[in-house]
Amino acid sequence: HFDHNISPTIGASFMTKTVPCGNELHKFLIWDTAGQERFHSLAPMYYRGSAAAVIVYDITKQDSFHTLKKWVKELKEHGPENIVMAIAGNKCDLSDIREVPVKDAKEYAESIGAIVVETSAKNAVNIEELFQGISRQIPPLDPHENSNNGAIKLGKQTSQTGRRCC
Ligand SMILES: Nc1nc2c(ncn2[C@@H]2O[C@H](COP(=O)(O)OP(=O)(O)OP(=O)(O)O)[C@@H](O)[C@H]2O)c(=O)[nH]1
Repeated sequence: HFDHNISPTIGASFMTKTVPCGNELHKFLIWDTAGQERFHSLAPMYYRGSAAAVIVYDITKQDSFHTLKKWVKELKEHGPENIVMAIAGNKCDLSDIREVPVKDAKEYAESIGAIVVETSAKNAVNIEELFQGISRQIPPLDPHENSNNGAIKLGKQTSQTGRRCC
């Protein structure tokens, strides 16, 4: 269900999503952090300890692509060392009024080793593909690692077969 009249995120919101990947089901624990500048200082609480980050821009707003680059820089400087980065160019249903060429996003993503995909939250386009792409890149959890060491984590859960993803 897509709601056109949602209010901006205050602080952050939490959700989970289970993504099929090969013979496994990967459960994502997702923090959706607020985009507004006044909440910027809260972001490290959420990306610290995360396995992946999805950084979203609006393909109809060049400014949002510029802001995305600032987030990438921040994650590179202060985020977890091996964080998987994915860039989502949202609102691809509005490509007739796009300001950010696909080529620019692809070249930039390649330069930073990130996954890139254009999505439409409105029409549910490429959302599954985005999470499957991330699933394929997140290394399996170490079974010997103490998994209770942090509540804020974007990780994946493997099935009992223990087979590697995809
Ligand atoms: N056409 C179109 N509109 C969208 C799409 N995704 C979001 N919107 C609209 O864009 C506006 C902003 O969406 P949000 O989801 O609040 O954006 P946000 O970046 O999460 O904002 P914060 O909550 O402040 O972080 C809303 O009016 C949405 O209805 C999309 O894929 N297509």
